This record gives sequence, structure tokens and C-alpha cells, in this order.
Amino acid sequence: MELNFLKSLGQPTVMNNLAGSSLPVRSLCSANTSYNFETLKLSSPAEFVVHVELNRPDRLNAFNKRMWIELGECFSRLHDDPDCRAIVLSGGGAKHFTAGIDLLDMMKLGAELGEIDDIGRKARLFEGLIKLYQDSISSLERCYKPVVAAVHAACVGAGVDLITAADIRYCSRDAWFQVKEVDIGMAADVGTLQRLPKVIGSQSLARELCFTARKFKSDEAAACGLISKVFESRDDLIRGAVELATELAGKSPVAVQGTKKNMVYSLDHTNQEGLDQIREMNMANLQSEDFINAVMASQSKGEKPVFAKL
Ligand SMILES: CCC/C=C/C=C/C(=O)SCCNC(=O)CCNC(=O)[C@H](O)C(C)(C)COP(=O)(O)OP(=O)(O)OC[C@H]1O[C@@H](n2cnc3c(N)ncnc32)[C@H](O)[C@@H]1OP(=O)(O)O
Repeated sequence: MELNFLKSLGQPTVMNNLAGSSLPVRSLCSANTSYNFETLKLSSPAEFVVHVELNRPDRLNAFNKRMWIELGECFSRLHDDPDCRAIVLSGGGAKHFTAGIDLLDMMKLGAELGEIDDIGRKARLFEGLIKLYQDSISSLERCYKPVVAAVHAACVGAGVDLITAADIRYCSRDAWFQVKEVDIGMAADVGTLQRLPKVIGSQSLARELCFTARKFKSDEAAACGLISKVFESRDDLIRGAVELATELAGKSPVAVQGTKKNMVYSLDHTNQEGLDQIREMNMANLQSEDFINAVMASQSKGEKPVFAKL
């Protein structure tokens, strides 16, 4: 392949940047000790990979207000963290991925609402809360780093909202899913109704699942495209998700993050708008050293390119 046009861009050559270069490497945990959350646990199982665990196992990882807030904060910080290139999201503890919204927390909210007489003021409180919860879920989508959701056992209500905002979904054989909102008397309002039909590509099935709130198991989730891989056990699931995230973290962050940005954008734009956006983006990104290094590494034998942090 003719690479002179790349050299003419005046970028560094692959030799400077192949594996074994002296680019400094920081692990997320040692470099950034400020990821301290009450409801989430973060670790770094591999270089540039962050494992986020929902961490309320004694409440089946149900979403209380604190968890909604911390989730949004966590993903918005990972978006900006150059030591993070790919994320695994799982439920901590052996029992379930998540039991959905914390119903005790909702009852507390009911008591708070009881103190307010006026419907207009009650409505304003709800508006703020729903927006907060919507933004929390959308933070996965807004984060440029790919998110691999790893689901075991129950994934109920808000759990489905959460995983449909992830990029890739894996699960263990024992996983089951339920868009439970209708059965607690509400229309789902933090993402499932928007994202699930697009994820599974069937309005008919999505509406059936949302209207009936029926449970569906891992085999059906895989058959309809909600899940792209099923593992026999939870340990295998986490291993598989970390392996995938590690593979993604080894690739050019300019390329991977640009790909996510454009695929998310293209979900609710026309093909032409998507093409316009990627053209604008690649006007800059094709001048990145990542492009040159990746192309040259693909021509060399077995050498893995090393990419600078982003
Ligand atoms: C503005 C709002 C936006 C967001 C909306 C989101 C909506 C939703 O998420 S709708 C779905 C709400 N969740 C549920 O309805 C799930 C209720 N729980 C269950 O169905 C079962 O607990 C489950 C199948 C998840 C697990 O069953 P398992 O037999 O394994 O456990 P249990 O013995 O039932 O539960 C153990 C203890 O956990 C408590 N618990 C379960 N779910 C919740 C929850 N969602 N919130 C708070 N606490 C929960 C359960 O009461 C047991 O407590 P204890 O008796 O004190 O041990």
C-alpha cells in the first residue's frame, strides 16, 4: 500500500509508536483515586479497561436516588478520563444484575410529595427527578468509550433502560429480563421505550414486551438481538466481557470513540446527516497519528500499535 500520502501529513511514523515504546501508562486505580462512590464499585481489570459494578447487592442493586446520581457522574467522568478506553458494566454480588428502581426509595418520594399540596409544584418536582434519571441512563450513550453491559440473573425495569443505552450486551444463561414498568402502574420514562425497539429492530416485539411486562429469558433475548452473546456462568460472562473490552481498549481511541459518536448520532438522524457528521469528524481524525500508526501496523507483521491517551 502506498503510504507516502500519510507521511506527507507530517505525522510520526509507526516505529515511534509500536508496542514497546516508552509511552507512559497509568492504571485508573493508581492514578485516579477519586472514583469513590457509595453505590458503584470501580476497578481496572486490564490496561485502559474500567469495570463498573452496581454495588447495592443487599438491595439487589436496586436504583436509589444516590445510585441514579452517581451513575451519571461516573460515566460523565469516564468520558473524560484518558485512562479509560472501554467499560464493562455489571451487577455486583451473585444474586441479580438489578431489581430496577428502589421501591422503598419511591415510597419515600411519595411521602415527600404528600407534603406538597399543589399539583403544579408536585409536577415540577417530578419533572426534575425524571430528567435527572433520564440523564443518568443517557450518560452511557453520551460517554464516547464503548460500554459492554454484562447481565446475570434478573434485569428488571430500570435495568432494561440501562442496558439498552449500552453499546454491547452480553449475559449469562440464567439472565432474564422484564420491562416491568406497566406492572407498577407507569409508562417507562427513562429510555426503554425509545431504545428497545431500535436495539431489537422489531416494534411488534418491543411493544409486546413493554405492554405485557412479561419476563423473557436469555435465549429469547439473544434470539431477538437484545443480547449478542450468552455465557454459561457469571464468571465466564465477566471474563468474556473484560476480554472484549480489552480488545477494544487496544485499538485506536480516536477510531473507536469516533465510531461510537457517529453510530449513536446515526440512530436518530437520516443517513445523509450521519454521513455529513462523519465527514466533518474525519476531516480532523484522518490527520491523527492514530490513523497513520494503525495503517502502518496493519502492514507490519504482528506488531501491535500503541496509541496515545485520549
Ligand atoms: C422516575 C422513575 C424512573 C424509573 C423507573 C423505573 C421503574 C422500574 O424499575 S419498574 C421495576 C421495579 N422493580 C420491581 O418491581 C422488582 C421487584 N422485585 C422482584 O420482583 C424480586 O425481588 C426479584 C425478582 C428482583 C428478585 O427476587 P428474589 O426472590 O431473588 O428476591 P426477593 O426475596 O424478592 O427480594 C430480596 C429483598 O430485596 C427487596 N427488593 C427486591 N426488589 C426491590 C426493589 N426494586 N426495590 C427495593 N427493594 C427490593 C425485597 O423486598 C427483599 O427485601 P427483604 O424482604 O427486606 O429481604
